[in-house]
Amino acid sequence: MRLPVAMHYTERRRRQRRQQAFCRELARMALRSLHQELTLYPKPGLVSPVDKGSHDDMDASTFMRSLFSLRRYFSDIATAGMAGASFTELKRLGIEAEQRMLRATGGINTHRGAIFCLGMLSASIACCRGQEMMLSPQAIRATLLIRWGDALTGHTNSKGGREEPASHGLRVAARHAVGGAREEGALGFPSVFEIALPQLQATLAAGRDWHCAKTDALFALMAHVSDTNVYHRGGAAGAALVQQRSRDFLAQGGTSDGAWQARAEAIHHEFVEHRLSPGGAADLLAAACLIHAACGGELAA
Ligand SMILES: CC(C)(COP(=O)(O)OP(=O)(O)OC[C@H]1O[C@@H](n2cnc3c(N)ncnc32)[C@H](O)[C@@H]1O)[C@@H](O)C(=O)NCCC(=O)NCCS
Ligand SMILES: Nc1ncnc2c1ncn2[C@@H]1O[C@H](COP(=O)(O)OP(=O)(O)OP(=O)(O)O)[C@@H](O)[C@H]1O
Repeated sequence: MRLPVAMHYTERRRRQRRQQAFCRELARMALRSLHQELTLYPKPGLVSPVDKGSHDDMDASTFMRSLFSLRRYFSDIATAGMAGASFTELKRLGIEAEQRMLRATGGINTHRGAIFCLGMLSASIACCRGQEMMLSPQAIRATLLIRWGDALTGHTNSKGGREEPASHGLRVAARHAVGGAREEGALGFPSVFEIALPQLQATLAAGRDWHCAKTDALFALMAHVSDTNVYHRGGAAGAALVQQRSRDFLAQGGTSDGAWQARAEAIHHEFVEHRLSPGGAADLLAAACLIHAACGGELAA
Protein backbone atom coordinates (compact mmCIF):
# COMPACT_ATOMS: atom_id res chain seq x y z
CA MET A 1 0.00 0.00 0.00
CA ARG A 2 1.34 3.46 -0.87
CA LEU A 3 1.62 5.95 1.97
CA PRO A 4 0.05 9.35 1.49
CA VAL A 5 2.57 11.97 0.31
CA ALA A 6 2.27 13.92 3.60
CA MET A 7 3.23 10.82 5.57
CA HIS A 8 6.25 10.21 3.38
CA TYR A 9 7.28 13.77 4.06
CA THR A 10 6.82 13.43 7.83
CA GLU A 11 8.78 10.18 7.92
CA ARG A 12 11.58 11.74 5.87
CA ARG A 13 11.71 14.77 8.21
CA ARG A 14 11.86 12.48 11.25
CA ARG A 15 14.70 10.47 9.75
CA GLN A 16 16.54 13.68 8.88
CA ARG A 17 16.17 14.95 12.45
CA ARG A 18 17.43 11.66 13.87
CA GLN A 19 20.46 11.84 11.58
CA GLN A 20 21.20 15.45 12.53
CA ALA A 21 20.97 14.51 16.21
CA PHE A 22 23.38 11.61 15.61
CA CYS A 23 25.93 13.93 13.93
CA ARG A 24 25.71 16.40 16.84
CA GLU A 25 26.18 13.55 19.34
CA LEU A 26 29.13 12.22 17.34
CA ALA A 27 30.74 15.69 17.39
CA ARG A 28 30.37 15.73 21.19
CA MET A 29 32.07 12.31 21.33
CA ALA A 30 34.97 13.55 19.19
CA LEU A 31 35.50 16.56 21.48
CA ARG A 32 35.22 14.39 24.59
CA SER A 33 37.78 11.98 23.12
CA LEU A 34 40.23 14.82 22.54
CA HIS A 35 39.56 16.07 26.06
CA GLN A 36 40.18 12.55 27.39
CA GLU A 37 43.62 12.62 25.79
CA LEU A 38 44.40 16.12 27.06
CA THR A 39 43.57 15.34 30.70
CA LEU A 40 45.64 12.14 30.85
CA TYR A 41 48.78 12.36 33.04
CA PRO A 42 51.61 11.23 33.15
CA LYS A 43 51.93 11.42 29.35
CA PRO A 44 55.53 11.53 28.08
CA GLY A 45 56.50 14.92 26.64
CA LEU A 46 52.89 15.90 25.96
CA VAL A 47 50.79 18.81 27.21
CA SER A 48 48.39 18.02 30.08
CA PRO A 49 46.68 20.06 32.82
CA VAL A 50 49.72 19.28 35.02
CA ASP A 51 52.41 20.79 32.76
CA LYS A 52 53.36 21.83 29.23
CA GLY A 53 55.52 18.76 28.56
CA SER A 54 58.13 19.49 25.88
CA HIS A 55 56.29 22.57 24.62
CA ASP A 56 56.90 26.20 25.44
CA ASP A 57 54.32 27.73 23.12
CA MET A 58 51.20 25.91 24.37
CA ASP A 59 49.50 24.65 27.52
CA ALA A 60 46.21 22.96 28.42
CA SER A 61 44.28 26.22 28.02
CA THR A 62 45.58 26.62 24.44
CA PHE A 63 44.23 23.12 23.76
CA MET A 64 40.87 24.02 25.33
CA ARG A 65 40.52 27.10 23.12
CA SER A 66 41.38 24.95 20.13
CA LEU A 67 38.80 22.33 21.17
CA PHE A 68 36.01 24.91 21.32
CA SER A 69 36.90 26.13 17.83
CA LEU A 70 36.32 22.59 16.48
CA ARG A 71 32.73 22.11 17.70
CA ARG A 72 31.09 22.94 14.36
CA TYR A 73 33.73 21.10 12.34
CA PHE A 74 33.06 17.63 13.73
CA SER A 75 29.34 17.94 13.25
CA ASP A 76 29.81 19.32 9.70
CA ILE A 77 32.22 16.60 8.62
CA ALA A 78 29.92 13.93 10.11
CA THR A 79 26.98 15.36 8.15
CA ALA A 80 29.08 15.41 4.97
CA GLY A 81 30.28 11.83 5.59
CA MET A 82 26.71 10.66 6.16
CA ALA A 83 25.75 12.13 2.79
CA GLY A 84 28.69 10.27 1.15
CA ALA A 85 30.60 13.49 0.32
CA SER A 86 33.77 13.31 -1.78
CA PHE A 87 37.23 13.56 -0.21
CA THR A 88 37.58 17.00 -1.84
CA GLU A 89 34.62 18.20 0.23
CA LEU A 90 35.96 16.62 3.46
CA LYS A 91 39.35 18.18 2.79
CA ARG A 92 37.77 21.62 2.35
CA LEU A 93 36.13 21.25 5.79
CA GLY A 94 39.47 20.06 7.23
CA ILE A 95 41.38 23.05 5.85
CA GLU A 96 38.72 25.48 7.19
CA ALA A 97 38.93 23.79 10.61
CA GLU A 98 42.73 24.13 10.62
CA GLN A 99 42.31 27.85 9.90
CA ARG A 100 39.76 28.27 12.72
CA MET A 101 42.06 26.37 15.09
CA LEU A 102 45.01 28.60 14.20
CA ARG A 103 42.87 31.73 14.76
CA ALA A 104 41.75 30.38 18.17
CA THR A 105 45.29 29.61 19.32
CA GLY A 106 47.08 32.63 17.86
CA GLY A 107 48.82 30.54 15.20
CA ILE A 108 49.82 27.53 17.33
CA ASN A 109 49.30 24.04 15.90
CA THR A 110 47.42 22.18 18.60
CA HIS A 111 45.12 19.87 16.64
CA ARG A 112 46.27 19.56 13.02
CA GLY A 113 46.74 15.79 13.20
CA ALA A 114 43.50 15.37 15.17
CA ILE A 115 41.48 17.41 12.66
CA PHE A 116 42.57 14.98 9.98
CA CYS A 117 42.37 11.73 11.92
CA LEU A 118 39.22 12.24 14.02
CA GLY A 119 37.62 14.16 11.12
CA MET A 120 38.00 11.27 8.65
CA LEU A 121 36.85 8.76 11.27
CA SER A 122 33.80 10.89 12.14
CA ALA A 123 32.88 11.02 8.44
CA SER A 124 33.21 7.26 8.25
CA ILE A 125 31.17 6.56 11.42
CA ALA A 126 28.39 8.84 10.15
CA CYS A 127 28.50 7.21 6.74
CA CYS A 128 27.98 3.78 8.34
CA ARG A 129 25.10 5.17 10.37
CA GLY A 130 23.54 6.78 7.27
CA GLN A 131 23.48 3.32 5.68
CA GLU A 132 21.96 1.86 8.84
CA MET A 133 24.94 -0.46 9.44
CA MET A 134 25.73 -1.77 12.93
CA LEU A 135 28.58 0.37 14.24
CA SER A 136 31.67 -1.78 14.71
CA PRO A 137 35.38 -1.01 14.32
CA GLN A 138 35.48 -3.33 11.27
CA ALA A 139 32.54 -1.60 9.55
CA ILE A 140 33.95 1.88 10.25
CA ARG A 141 37.40 1.01 8.89
CA ALA A 142 36.04 -0.81 5.82
CA THR A 143 33.73 2.12 5.03
CA LEU A 144 36.63 4.58 5.28
CA LEU A 145 38.75 2.54 2.88
CA ILE A 146 35.94 1.80 0.41
CA ARG A 147 34.69 5.40 0.27
CA TRP A 148 37.87 7.42 0.57
CA GLY A 149 40.81 4.97 0.44
CA ASP A 150 41.97 5.91 -3.07
CA ALA A 151 41.74 9.63 -2.35
CA LEU A 152 43.63 9.19 0.93
CA THR A 153 46.39 7.37 -0.96
CA GLY A 154 46.53 10.31 -3.39
CA HIS A 155 46.71 12.68 -0.40
CA THR A 156 49.88 10.95 0.79
CA ASN A 157 51.80 12.61 -2.01
CA SER A 158 49.99 15.96 -2.16
CA LYS A 159 50.85 19.08 -0.23
CA GLY A 160 47.59 18.81 1.72
CA GLY A 161 46.01 21.85 0.11
CA ARG A 162 47.86 24.32 2.27
CA GLU A 163 49.79 27.26 0.92
CA GLU A 164 53.14 26.64 2.63
CA PRO A 165 55.69 24.72 0.60
CA ALA A 166 55.98 21.66 2.87
CA SER A 167 54.77 20.75 6.35
CA HIS A 168 57.03 19.29 9.05
CA GLY A 169 55.40 15.94 8.32
CA LEU A 170 56.25 16.03 4.62
CA ARG A 171 59.82 17.12 5.28
CA VAL A 172 60.28 14.34 7.83
CA ALA A 173 58.69 11.81 5.43
CA ALA A 174 61.15 12.77 2.71
CA ARG A 175 64.19 12.81 5.00
CA HIS A 176 63.59 9.73 7.14
CA ALA A 177 61.28 7.69 4.87
CA VAL A 178 58.51 7.54 7.51
CA GLY A 179 54.83 7.67 6.60
CA GLY A 180 53.21 9.78 9.33
CA ALA A 181 49.58 10.88 9.43
CA ARG A 182 48.97 10.65 5.70
CA GLU A 183 50.12 7.03 5.44
CA GLU A 184 48.09 6.15 8.55
CA GLY A 185 45.00 7.55 6.82
CA ALA A 186 45.70 5.78 3.52
CA LEU A 187 45.98 2.42 5.32
CA GLY A 188 42.75 3.00 7.28
CA PHE A 189 44.43 4.05 10.54
CA PRO A 190 45.99 0.65 11.41
CA SER A 191 47.48 2.05 14.63
CA VAL A 192 43.99 2.95 15.88
CA PHE A 193 42.29 -0.33 14.94
CA GLU A 194 45.15 -2.82 15.39
CA ILE A 195 47.18 -1.29 18.24
CA ALA A 196 45.31 1.23 20.39
CA LEU A 197 41.78 -0.24 20.45
CA PRO A 198 42.89 -3.82 21.25
CA GLN A 199 45.15 -2.43 24.01
CA LEU A 200 42.33 -0.31 25.51
CA GLN A 201 40.11 -3.41 25.51
CA ALA A 202 42.82 -5.71 26.92
CA THR A 203 43.55 -3.42 29.88
CA LEU A 204 39.84 -3.00 30.65
CA ALA A 205 39.31 -6.78 30.33
CA ALA A 206 42.14 -7.32 32.83
CA GLY A 207 40.04 -5.35 35.33
CA ARG A 208 42.05 -2.12 35.36
CA ASP A 209 40.39 1.27 35.01
CA TRP A 210 39.96 3.66 32.09
CA HIS A 211 42.94 5.79 33.14
CA CYS A 212 45.17 2.68 32.97
CA ALA A 213 43.59 1.66 29.65
CA LYS A 214 44.41 5.05 28.07
CA THR A 215 47.96 4.94 29.48
CA ASP A 216 48.69 1.43 28.14
CA ALA A 217 47.18 2.34 24.76
CA LEU A 218 49.36 5.48 24.54
CA PHE A 219 52.51 3.48 25.31
CA ALA A 220 51.52 0.81 22.77
CA LEU A 221 51.11 3.57 20.17
CA MET A 222 54.45 5.20 21.04
CA ALA A 223 56.12 1.78 20.71
CA HIS A 224 54.75 1.26 17.17
CA VAL A 225 54.01 4.53 15.40
CA SER A 226 56.42 6.42 13.16
CA ASP A 227 55.55 9.78 14.64
CA THR A 228 56.62 12.69 12.44
CA ASN A 229 56.46 15.05 15.45
CA VAL A 230 59.10 12.95 17.20
CA TYR A 231 61.33 12.79 14.11
CA HIS A 232 60.91 16.53 13.53
CA ARG A 233 62.12 17.37 17.03
CA GLY A 234 64.52 14.51 17.80
CA GLY A 235 65.53 12.89 14.51
CA ALA A 236 66.05 9.13 14.23
CA ALA A 237 67.78 8.99 17.64
CA GLY A 238 64.77 10.64 19.30
CA ALA A 239 62.39 8.21 17.59
CA ALA A 240 64.51 5.24 18.74
CA LEU A 241 64.46 6.53 22.33
CA VAL A 242 60.66 6.95 22.30
CA GLN A 243 60.16 3.41 20.97
CA GLN A 244 62.67 1.83 23.36
CA ARG A 245 61.26 3.48 26.50
CA SER A 246 57.72 2.58 25.47
CA ARG A 247 58.61 -1.05 24.75
CA ASP A 248 60.38 -1.30 28.12
CA PHE A 249 57.35 0.16 29.90
CA LEU A 250 55.07 -2.42 28.26
CA ALA A 251 57.54 -5.29 28.78
CA GLN A 252 57.45 -4.55 32.51
CA GLY A 253 53.69 -5.09 32.47
CA GLY A 254 52.50 -1.55 31.64
CA THR A 255 49.93 -0.41 34.19
CA SER A 256 49.69 -3.89 35.77
CA ASP A 257 53.02 -3.14 37.49
CA GLY A 258 52.61 -1.53 40.90
CA ALA A 259 55.24 1.15 40.16
CA TRP A 260 53.86 2.11 36.73
CA GLN A 261 52.98 5.69 37.67
CA ALA A 262 56.51 6.52 38.84
CA ARG A 263 57.99 4.86 35.74
CA ALA A 264 55.67 6.74 33.38
CA GLU A 265 56.52 10.01 35.13
CA ALA A 266 60.28 9.33 34.82
CA ILE A 267 59.83 8.73 31.06
CA HIS A 268 57.83 11.96 30.85
CA HIS A 269 60.70 13.92 32.39
CA GLU A 270 63.26 12.24 30.17
CA PHE A 271 61.28 13.16 27.03
CA VAL A 272 60.95 16.75 28.25
CA GLU A 273 64.72 16.89 28.73
CA HIS A 274 65.15 15.84 25.09
CA ARG A 275 62.26 18.09 23.90
CA LEU A 276 60.46 15.04 22.49
CA SER A 277 56.69 15.14 21.96
CA PRO A 278 54.80 12.16 20.50
CA GLY A 279 51.86 14.27 19.25
CA GLY A 280 50.92 11.73 16.56
CA ALA A 281 50.47 9.00 19.18
CA ALA A 282 48.37 11.45 21.26
CA ASP A 283 46.06 12.07 18.27
CA LEU A 284 45.73 8.35 17.60
CA LEU A 285 44.84 7.71 21.26
CA ALA A 286 42.00 10.25 20.99
CA ALA A 287 40.90 8.55 17.75
CA ALA A 288 40.79 5.15 19.50
CA CYS A 289 38.67 6.70 22.29
CA LEU A 290 36.27 7.97 19.62
CA ILE A 291 35.89 4.53 17.99
CA HIS A 292 35.46 2.94 21.43
CA ALA A 293 32.68 5.41 22.29
CA ALA A 294 30.97 5.27 18.88
CA CYS A 295 30.75 1.46 19.18
CA GLY A 296 29.01 1.70 22.55
CA GLY A 297 31.96 1.89 24.97
CA GLU A 298 32.00 4.26 27.93
CA LEU A 299 34.34 7.26 28.03
CA ALA A 300 34.86 7.29 31.78
CA ALA A 301 35.42 10.61 33.54
C1 LIG B 1 47.35 15.00 6.78
C2 LIG B 1 47.70 16.20 7.62
C3 LIG B 1 47.64 15.77 9.07
C4 LIG B 1 49.05 16.77 7.24
O1 LIG B 1 50.07 16.10 7.73
P1 LIG B 1 51.58 16.34 7.34
O2 LIG B 1 52.18 15.01 7.11
O3 LIG B 1 51.69 17.30 6.19
O4 LIG B 1 52.27 16.90 8.63
P2 LIG B 1 52.06 18.07 9.68
O5 LIG B 1 53.41 18.26 10.25
O6 LIG B 1 51.37 19.23 9.15
O7 LIG B 1 51.09 17.46 10.78
C5 LIG B 1 51.06 16.16 11.09
C6 LIG B 1 50.30 15.91 12.38
O8 LIG B 1 49.90 14.56 12.34
C7 LIG B 1 50.16 13.91 13.56
N1 LIG B 1 51.03 12.76 13.31
C8 LIG B 1 52.36 12.66 13.22
N2 LIG B 1 52.75 11.41 12.96
C9 LIG B 1 51.63 10.69 12.87
C10 LIG B 1 51.36 9.32 12.61
N3 LIG B 1 52.32 8.44 12.37
N4 LIG B 1 50.08 8.94 12.57
C11 LIG B 1 49.08 9.80 12.81
N5 LIG B 1 49.27 11.10 13.07
C12 LIG B 1 50.52 11.54 13.09
C13 LIG B 1 50.82 14.91 14.47
O9 LIG B 1 49.92 15.35 15.43
C14 LIG B 1 51.20 16.06 13.58
O10 LIG B 1 50.98 17.29 14.21
C15 LIG B 1 46.69 17.28 7.52
O11 LIG B 1 47.18 18.39 8.23
C16 LIG B 1 46.30 17.78 6.11
O12 LIG B 1 46.67 17.31 5.06
N6 LIG B 1 45.49 18.79 6.20
C17 LIG B 1 44.90 19.42 5.06
C18 LIG B 1 43.45 19.23 5.22
C19 LIG B 1 43.03 17.88 4.73
O13 LIG B 1 43.41 17.43 3.68
N7 LIG B 1 42.19 17.20 5.46
C20 LIG B 1 41.72 15.89 5.04
C21 LIG B 1 40.32 15.66 5.40
S1 LIG B 1 39.94 16.02 7.05
N1 LIG C 1 48.55 16.59 24.50
C1 LIG C 1 49.31 16.96 23.48
N2 LIG C 1 50.47 17.60 23.70
C2 LIG C 1 51.26 17.98 22.68
N3 LIG C 1 50.97 17.75 21.37
C3 LIG C 1 49.84 17.12 21.10
C4 LIG C 1 48.96 16.69 22.13
N4 LIG C 1 47.89 16.11 21.57
C5 LIG C 1 48.10 16.15 20.26
N5 LIG C 1 49.26 16.74 19.94
C6 LIG C 1 49.74 16.92 18.56
O1 LIG C 1 51.09 17.39 18.45
C7 LIG C 1 51.17 18.46 17.54
C8 LIG C 1 51.99 19.61 18.13
O2 LIG C 1 53.34 19.35 18.00
P1 LIG C 1 54.45 20.44 17.63
O3 LIG C 1 54.33 21.65 18.48
O4 LIG C 1 55.75 19.70 17.65
O5 LIG C 1 54.04 20.81 16.18
P2 LIG C 1 54.59 21.93 15.29
O6 LIG C 1 53.99 23.23 15.64
O7 LIG C 1 54.26 21.39 13.94
O8 LIG C 1 56.18 21.89 15.57
P3 LIG C 1 57.17 22.91 16.36
O9 LIG C 1 56.46 23.49 17.56
O10 LIG C 1 58.31 22.00 16.76
O11 LIG C 1 57.56 23.94 15.36
C9 LIG C 1 49.78 18.92 17.25
O12 LIG C 1 49.55 18.92 15.87
C10 LIG C 1 48.87 17.94 17.91
O13 LIG C 1 48.07 17.27 16.95
